[in-house]
Amino acid sequence: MSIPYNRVALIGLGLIASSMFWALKRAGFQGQVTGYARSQATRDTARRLGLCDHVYDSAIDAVKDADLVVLCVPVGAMGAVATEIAPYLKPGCTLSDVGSVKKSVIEAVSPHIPEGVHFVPTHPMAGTEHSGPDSGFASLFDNRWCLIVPNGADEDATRRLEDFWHALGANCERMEVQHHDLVCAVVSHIPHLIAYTMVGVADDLNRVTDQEVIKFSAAGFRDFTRIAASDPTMWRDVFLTNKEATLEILGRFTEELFALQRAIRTGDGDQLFDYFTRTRAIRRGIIDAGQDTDAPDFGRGKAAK
Ligand SMILES: NC(=O)C1=CN([C@@H]2O[C@H](COP(=O)(O)OP(=O)(O)OC[C@H]3O[C@@H](n4cnc5c(N)ncnc54)[C@H](O)[C@@H]3O)[C@@H](O)[C@H]2O)C=CC1
Ligand SMILES: O=C(O)C(=O)Cc1ccc(O)cc1
Repeated sequence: MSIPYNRVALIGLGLIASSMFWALKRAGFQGQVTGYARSQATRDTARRLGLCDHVYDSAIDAVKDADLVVLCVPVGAMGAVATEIAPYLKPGCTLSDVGSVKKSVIEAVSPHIPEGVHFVPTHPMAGTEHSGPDSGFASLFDNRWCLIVPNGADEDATRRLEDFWHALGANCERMEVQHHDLVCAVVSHIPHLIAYTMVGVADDLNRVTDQEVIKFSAAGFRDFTRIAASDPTMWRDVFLTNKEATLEILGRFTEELFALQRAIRTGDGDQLFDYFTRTRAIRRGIIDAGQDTDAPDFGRGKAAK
């Protein structure tokens, strides 16, 4: 799979940028990858790891002559970074970002884009609870979706960016801005908030660090603690910038929670049973459609029911 750029600049050298770099290397990318991160410590670590062909001390130097510039900073920082680099972008280049929220990033970045530069926002639906330049790995995007939100961008530039993500191992799907933010509120943002809350509740009872809690917890609570270990800056920004969609889904979530709470209080076993039956069918549908590549098959083969 050929990569349609000669020079790629990654701004913000954390989990996503470092994974992109290693995936580019794995894909045999022959061009140059430049990088920039705000802190000296991150730049030093990146240099020590051999992350990027050249790490610059200024974002402006990193983006000069780049054919593709990808903003890999927390969503709340996208606007400021775009403002700084915009005058130095090469005419005809593509500017992209990997932020978890799209409407606010588009609003913050678009006004600064010079004529002739193509802004094509993206969002790889892949990550871990780890952050920083040493957390990345080449296979992070393999068989994961990368959502492309062209928002009226040039078709050729959009196709080139899709080829780029395919080379990194991802599948691409185009999405409209508002729809993206609502879908991500459902599948990613509110699940993270629930995990943060559940671990907080257990901590309020002084039980999280209690050996018994971890020792006897089934995978569910352990997964909550994994998710709740995600980067606080990144997730603060997600909720501040995807306010409308996350509040909408949170409203629906609390309504359902109150309904289940009532069913428990009144002893309405039928309601609980019916609810859990419906949700179990959803999970089975995901597995049957081959959409959960992480699901254990217990030796039955992924296609087995
Ligand atoms: N972590 C995840 O699982 C996923 C994250 N994303 C999105 O990707 C973006 C990057 O996330 P990660 O790589 O996980 O974060 P990270 O915390 O690992 O890395 C962020 C990098 O940006 C740098 N940075 C922060 N503010 C900056 C600024 N003002 N100027 C320049 N550099 C700055 C940090 O020093 C760090 O090097 C975020 O917008 C996030 O929403 C998207 C998909 C998955
Ligand atoms: O680690 C997990 O479980 C994730 O959900 C990763 C993730 C985090 C943020 C995104 O915008 C997309 C994917």
